[in-house]
Amino acid sequence: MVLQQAQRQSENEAGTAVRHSAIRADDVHVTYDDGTEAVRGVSLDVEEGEFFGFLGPNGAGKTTTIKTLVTLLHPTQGSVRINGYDTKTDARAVRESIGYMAQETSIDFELTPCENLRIACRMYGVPKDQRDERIEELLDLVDLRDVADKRAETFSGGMQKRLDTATVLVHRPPVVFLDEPTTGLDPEARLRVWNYFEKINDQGTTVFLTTQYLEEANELCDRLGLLQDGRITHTGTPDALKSAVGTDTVTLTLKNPSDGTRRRAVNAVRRLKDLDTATIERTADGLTIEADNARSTTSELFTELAAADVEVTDFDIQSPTLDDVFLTLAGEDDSSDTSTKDDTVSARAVAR
Ligand SMILES: Nc1ncnc2c1ncn2[C@@H]1O[C@H](COP(=O)(O)OP(=O)(O)OP(=O)(O)O)[C@@H](O)[C@H]1O
Repeated sequence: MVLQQAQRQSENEAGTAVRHSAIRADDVHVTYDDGTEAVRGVSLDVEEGEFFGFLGPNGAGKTTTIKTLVTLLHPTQGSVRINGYDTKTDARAVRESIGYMAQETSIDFELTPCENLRIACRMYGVPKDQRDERIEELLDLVDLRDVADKRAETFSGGMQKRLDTATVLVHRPPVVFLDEPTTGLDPEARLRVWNYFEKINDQGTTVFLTTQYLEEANELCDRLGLLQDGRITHTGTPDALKSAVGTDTVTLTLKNPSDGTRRRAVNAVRRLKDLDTATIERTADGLTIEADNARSTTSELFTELAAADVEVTDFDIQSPTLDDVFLTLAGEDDSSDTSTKDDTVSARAVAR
């Protein structure tokens, strides 16, 4: 992904690489008619080619934000630019340059994948002479060629999601917004859908994904934004967020955990530059070592311990997970009542 991103960077006159924002939000607020302040000052800068994940508990404002980014809502305050176009003054250009997969499916279950894609081509204005080729290409991409002429109502949830995503790509948009695209899918179906999202990102598409599945965010996303109560509380790579909430803990069981062996082991750990400030505790069986990125120093650690004649009989490494990030940074908040959600309810912020 990084390589492709680099290839997509253009150069300015001085020959310096210039990164372009695919999605840029500045201090966006959205207040619904009933006074609900769903989004309270969101700023975002997602680069071309990035796979960006937007995480947050129920009711945090993810869907409201995504609808604002795709021009279905207008900010009460603040501004959004997508692919350089302002969502308020250039809404049409924005829509032509994006794909948006809402939580609710947009496919017609009575029609086949081919028919659904043909309708999408018409809707998105794909030139007639390019439609057949585009449909063939997408059927291959989402692995639905074998069932291209079967009605979608007979499909599994995963197949329907894949078809749904294909329909938002017919016009080859450079940016795709996916709102909780894998909710309700079984693990196998989810994996296949992930594979497909990775493919479109590898082909250069910027992906903005909201999800409640932390594993999904961890697997797919280059960078994450954590949303809580309508505000982004943290952004960063999955690894950076994980190391922000805790350190790695290495537990060593030593063959002969005498005072002398443990002393030699402590000295061996201290000799490693990355672990020289680690917190080391002597335990009955050996040692525990706590340090940022201790996981990545394991092989050097074992070499150093062997050189010090310390024999390790067992070891375990625990690292923070995105669950820890979520619980620590975003906190648990199931109190928001999302039952009032209604896409047809107009917002004070909605212009149309
Ligand atoms: N049309 C609406 N009118 C009034 N309030 C709304 C409307 N839609 C959403 N809300 C409220 O705005 C807040 C943010 O909702 P939103 O759907 O954006 O959150 P979310 O993070 O996408 O939640 P979920 O994960 O449950 O989809 C919630 O308090 C919700 O109840």
